[in-house]
Amino acid sequence: MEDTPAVQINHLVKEFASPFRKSKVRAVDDVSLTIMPGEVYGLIGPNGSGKSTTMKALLGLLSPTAGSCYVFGQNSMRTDSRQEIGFLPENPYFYKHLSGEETLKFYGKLCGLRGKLLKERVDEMMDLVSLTDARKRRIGGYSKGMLQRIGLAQALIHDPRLVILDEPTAGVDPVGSRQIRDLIVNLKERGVTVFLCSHLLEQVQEVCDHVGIIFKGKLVKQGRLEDLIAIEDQTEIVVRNATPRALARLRAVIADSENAEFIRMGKPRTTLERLFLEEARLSDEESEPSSDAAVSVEEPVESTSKEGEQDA
Ligand SMILES: Nc1ncnc2c1ncn2[C@@H]1O[C@H](COP(=O)(O)OP(=O)(O)OP(=O)(O)O)[C@@H](O)[C@H]1O
Repeated sequence: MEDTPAVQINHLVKEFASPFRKSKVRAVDDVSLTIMPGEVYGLIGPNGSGKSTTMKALLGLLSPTAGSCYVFGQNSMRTDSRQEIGFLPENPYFYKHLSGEETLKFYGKLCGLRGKLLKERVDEMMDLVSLTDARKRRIGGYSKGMLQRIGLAQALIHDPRLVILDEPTAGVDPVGSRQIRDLIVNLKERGVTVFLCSHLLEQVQEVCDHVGIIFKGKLVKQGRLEDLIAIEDQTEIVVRNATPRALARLRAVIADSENAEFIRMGKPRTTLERLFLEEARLSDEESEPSSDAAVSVEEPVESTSKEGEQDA
């Protein structure tokens, strides 16, 4: 495994001048974190806790008040460090009059791709984000979920080693969110490092192996997800087809053991989200054989972009 961290943030502080007060707003307060290559790190925190500011400093879009950020060993204030990064902003905006395919070609060219390689990457990305059928449609008619997916494709077009995703599923319905989460898992399997921020905890729990909790600009907790959420003094047993007699015996054994305390027995529950997705999948199968039905039923929404604006 590579020794150089994909991301190294050292004592990052970022203050903004406040137009109404003499004092400054300290958006990020002494944050340090390290993400090793291949990890999926989720930064979670409430609105205004400093997640986006941390990401922008890592991208070199904001200069730190104090501290420093490194991407694969390079200071993030150096332009070269961005060659390794793909970025999906919280509200990506695109030229509405371009089709999905033209949009990806545009970004691919900005990243230096040309000719056969560019065409191959565009085809591959369209396929990866399940937008091949919609590639000729104008972005202005894309739904929110489709916009997020084309944004993800844009972030991946140059095959970056680090992908930074700011609220990747914001405003996307559960089916669309699932597709985006599957893509993140796919990136992890391919060894891409992912740094994402979100306040949707369940989603973070599903895809991240490391988590940091940021609150009022301070990183209050971080570590391996498994370690953070484990309840050290409890053991979970899940049994299929157990008879009442077997369960009664199990309880009796536990009651006999020194210090052990029986806490709960019952049916494991699915999450509301899984239930929703399962129902959506079943109705989808009943009504429409096409695998892209989820895309076609999404209502087109207005892109948040102003005509002519383009994300940096
Ligand atoms: N350019 C700016 N000028 C002044 N204050 C800013 C600026 N950018 C962010 N802030 C302030 O810094 C703090 C952290 O903002 P930030 O956008 O990083 O939070 P966040 O955790 O990403 O929030 P959200 O979940 O709502 O996106 C907030 O108080 C915000 O108002």
